[in-house]
Amino acid sequence: MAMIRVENLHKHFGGFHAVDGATLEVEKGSITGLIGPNGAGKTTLFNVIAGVLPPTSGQVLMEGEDITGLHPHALFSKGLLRTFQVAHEFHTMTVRENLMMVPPGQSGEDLWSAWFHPTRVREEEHRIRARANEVMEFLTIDHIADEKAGQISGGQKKLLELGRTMMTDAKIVFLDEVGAGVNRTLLNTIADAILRLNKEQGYTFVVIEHDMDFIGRICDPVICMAEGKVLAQGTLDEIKANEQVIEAYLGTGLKNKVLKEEGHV
Ligand SMILES: Nc1ncnc2c1ncn2[C@@H]1O[C@H](COP(=O)(O)OP(=O)(O)OP(=O)(O)O)[C@@H](O)[C@H]1O
Repeated sequence: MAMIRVENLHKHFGGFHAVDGATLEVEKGSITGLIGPNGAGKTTLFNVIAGVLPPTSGQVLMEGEDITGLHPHALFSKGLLRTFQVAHEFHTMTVRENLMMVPPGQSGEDLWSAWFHPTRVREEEHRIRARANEVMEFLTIDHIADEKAGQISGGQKKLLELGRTMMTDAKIVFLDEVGAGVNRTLLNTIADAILRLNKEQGYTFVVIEHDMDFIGRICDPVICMAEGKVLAQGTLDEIKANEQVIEAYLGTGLKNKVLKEEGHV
């Protein structure tokens, strides 16, 4: 059974159909790439799946269970996460603190526990700190543990976003443009981290990215969207050779030129 099944999903903004009848499946254990030209509806699709936006119509199933329109918190407890940029209010906290505040239900947050079960609170904080250290080591950001999140580079922020998902019991993680504005070296670190999380810890990923080298390196399968619909699914090579995909990216005139150059016609 598919980890995620999206069935005939629509999201309209007024009369504009940002997602226009998208149907797709994400297999458990896969790193699925989601590509498509600007405005294809990829981020909107993510937001609907992750409960950030209500759908106009259609269904989202997680391992067969209808999760359509559930609040992000409810999805979080089911292990479905969508990463977001580190919010402004967390910029003055250190990288370690940003990681340590993620796990839900910390008893330290609860005044009752802090007064009456101080040992339990200390033990839990110790456990969370140890996990944060492990995560930073895994992502090779342990050297910036005590830096303020607002002062680290764009690529390091992306690693921190990924790190925040590792503080939870995530099963499936939706990553939106992890590579945007990130230098090549850090992009490789991010790719390695995603591959290892997938192989060693069984995370399923869905990744939106415009960098095709990055997609080609880590994603199989790749799904291409355009104008709110799914155009094609396959390996990146299959997708690149798909006429509808080329047309969506380039328009009809350029499509014929590219197909000719690549020897498809
Ligand atoms: N809140 C909104 N209100 C109105 N239109 C919106 C809203 N959010 C997105 N759109 C429109 O929906 C379309 C799809 O946007 P979306 O961001 O989902 O595309 P995308 O495939 O992620 O594009 P990109 O690759 O450029 O990020 C765009 O034309 C966008 O302007």
